[in-house]
Amino acid sequence: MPDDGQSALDREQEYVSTLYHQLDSMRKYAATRLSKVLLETGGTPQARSERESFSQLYTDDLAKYDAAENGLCFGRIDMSDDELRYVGRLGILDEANDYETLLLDWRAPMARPFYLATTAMPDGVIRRRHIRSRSRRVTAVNDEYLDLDAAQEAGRTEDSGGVGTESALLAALNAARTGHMNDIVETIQSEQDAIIRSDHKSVLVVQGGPGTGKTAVALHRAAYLLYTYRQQLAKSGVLIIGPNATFLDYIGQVLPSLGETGVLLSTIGDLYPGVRATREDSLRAAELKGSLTMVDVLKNAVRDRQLVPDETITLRFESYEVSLDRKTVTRARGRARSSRRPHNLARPIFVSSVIDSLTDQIATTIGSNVVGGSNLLSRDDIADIRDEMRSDAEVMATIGGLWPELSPQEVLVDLLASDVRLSTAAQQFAADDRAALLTSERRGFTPADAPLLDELAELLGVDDAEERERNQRQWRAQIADAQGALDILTGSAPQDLEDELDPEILMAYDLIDASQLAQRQNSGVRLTTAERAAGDRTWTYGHVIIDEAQELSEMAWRMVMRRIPNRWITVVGDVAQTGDPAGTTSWQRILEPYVARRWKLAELTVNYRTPAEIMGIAQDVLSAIDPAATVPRSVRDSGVPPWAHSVDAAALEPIVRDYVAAETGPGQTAVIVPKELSATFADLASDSVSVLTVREAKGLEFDVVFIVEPAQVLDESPRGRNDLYVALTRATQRLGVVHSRPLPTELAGLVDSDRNDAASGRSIAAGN
Ligand SMILES: Nc1ncnc2c1ncn2[C@@H]1O[C@H](COP(=O)(O)OP(=O)(O)OP(=O)(O)O)[C@@H](O)[C@H]1O
Repeated sequence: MPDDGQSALDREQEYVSTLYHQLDSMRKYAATRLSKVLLETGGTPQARSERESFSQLYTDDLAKYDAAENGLCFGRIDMSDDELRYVGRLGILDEANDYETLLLDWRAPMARPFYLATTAMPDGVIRRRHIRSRSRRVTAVNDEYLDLDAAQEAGRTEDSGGVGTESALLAALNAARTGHMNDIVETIQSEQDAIIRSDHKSVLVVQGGPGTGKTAVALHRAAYLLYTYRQQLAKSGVLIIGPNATFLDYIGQVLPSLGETGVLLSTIGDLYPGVRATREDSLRAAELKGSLTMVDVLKNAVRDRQLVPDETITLRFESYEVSLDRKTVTRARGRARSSRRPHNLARPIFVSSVIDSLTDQIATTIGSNVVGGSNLLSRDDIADIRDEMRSDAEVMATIGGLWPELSPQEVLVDLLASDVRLSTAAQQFAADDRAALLTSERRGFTPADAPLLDELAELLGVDDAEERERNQRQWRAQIADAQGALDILTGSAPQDLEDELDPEILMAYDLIDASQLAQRQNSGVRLTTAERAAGDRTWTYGHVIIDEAQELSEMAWRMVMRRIPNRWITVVGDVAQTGDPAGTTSWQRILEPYVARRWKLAELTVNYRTPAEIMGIAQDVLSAIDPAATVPRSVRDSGVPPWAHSVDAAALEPIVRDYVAAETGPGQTAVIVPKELSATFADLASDSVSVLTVREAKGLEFDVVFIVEPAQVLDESPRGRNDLYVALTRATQRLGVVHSRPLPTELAGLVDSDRNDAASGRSIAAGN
């Protein structure tokens, strides 16, 4: 299609309008179908369940169309064979025109050259065009020639017509932040694309410095995998783990904006069903709780609940006395333990063994043959005694107390609230450490408790024999009902059909049997995969993505690995940013127990967030952490050097307030403070200002960042330098440091600011 006199902008507007027209028709079709399905009532169980599937399908379609409304089409590639490919947020086919592709989903293989083609390797692309739009109006087009000669030959070098000179990437990077992360489908870079579309089916570790797009890549990978392996992943689901609730909120809109809603986002603290982390541990307690030693501590804690009485217990059973002595209980305990079943599942073995011993005692008393010879009671008599004993509340309560049925919550709470329990179960820890674990609080859990509860759930097991029996009874009844429904259908089949015509006409009962029908009715309780997964501790996901993975403790890794036995995991993080003392500084060390060396490393090397001036300072801090490490290369500079302002202790607070008040432009400001000062500045928070500790700021970004009292940030944690590194790398435009204590030597490169009035502070902050 050679270009005519029309400007590129006008032509793209015309094309994009056609696409929106198609989108509107698709939306209208889905909306009409949906309302029709919703209006239908009654019918067979099969018809009902089909209706539900359709209503879900149309609802999902509508959500997908809404998500694609903004920036529906953002690019085009002109191929050397004259083919034009438009790339956008979803695929659109022209039904009226032999299903010709009008728009390619960005995840489709045919769209890939849009992201990968370079002048060195054009991959058949002669021109790449970025199309920018606001609402449905095309505002700019931006061309890149990958093969200029071929483009000229094909008449594809027209003036793109009123385009901003800034590339699509720089425009995205320089835009003021909104407080929520945006998707990057329009400008995915080739090293990122390779990770997003990696077909590696085991653990893929994405290591990259701050701002290299790890989070963005992780989210786009989730969308890509759901698109490519839809069948497989729709049922099992995808789990994304992030460091804290603020972070999940920050990234929460990205997947819906890509039309994907079936992903579960969770922190480690909230991954154990039914428990929300509401308290915080001291750094030391979190470190201890995260260490592998806890596996043994918890084992001990469970064993300590399997009791042997100090003295013989005498029990009354009907008119007899029986005694429960240490030997009997020890033997029963030995049997139950050697079954190697989890505590609650081994419990029936313990109880049976004790009951057998007590039954023997009674049988010996009442059945003894005074003239010698064998016991006078028959096997049936003895079985009766055993059954009666099992229904004796007092006997059962006493036996049960020695090997109680336990929940993870009660074992953990009891352990952490008791000096005595800790000193027997956690002998591996020094007395100081045990004291750090001890808490008087019996309500609420901390994030580090969730992996412990999960571990305990494994050690305890759930005795669900009764529930299973109940479910099976219910299932059998459901099948019987379904069979009834099918029988009615069979009975009401037209009787006047000629026999030989029958095979031509398929009836419901030809297609489905009772168990399939019952299954469909079962799935009538419409929970999304993500909702079902969230409520089920033993759910295994199809894929798991862990962001800020360096923060996970060894215990947290165990919990996550239980949820992904196929080990298809994307691990995303930066071992130089580890702030949690229980976190990791080596991917190999943490992954070895699960996949040995079978994991693949992918690295991201370009920083899209932080300007070069700020990364210069971050480099000094990183060198102090690891002299061999280098920060990722920044794609842009801001022209504003980061600064430090030294003030008297008394002036610290008012000056910080002045700086923040002077930030009146668009975008987001963060005040990153040592934990101890959070309360002092908390009231500064507003829609455009966040007051955060480093831990809370992890993974986030802001146009302007003020760091308050960095020396204290350093002091507050054994990983203080890593924290400082994280704090420094949050800004997309400007950074200032306000301090009353001496500036840490790592920050000596900051430009000194001795001006201390708010107005001049602003002029420095704005770089004037
Ligand atoms: N290809 C891209 N196009 C546009 N923006 C991008 C691109 N890659 C990354 N960005 C932007 O760069 C910023 C940093 O990305 P992201 O938060 O994913 O980095 P990160 O590696 O997770 O950082 P950190 O380790 O500090 O948490 C985000 O605003 C992201 O949208």
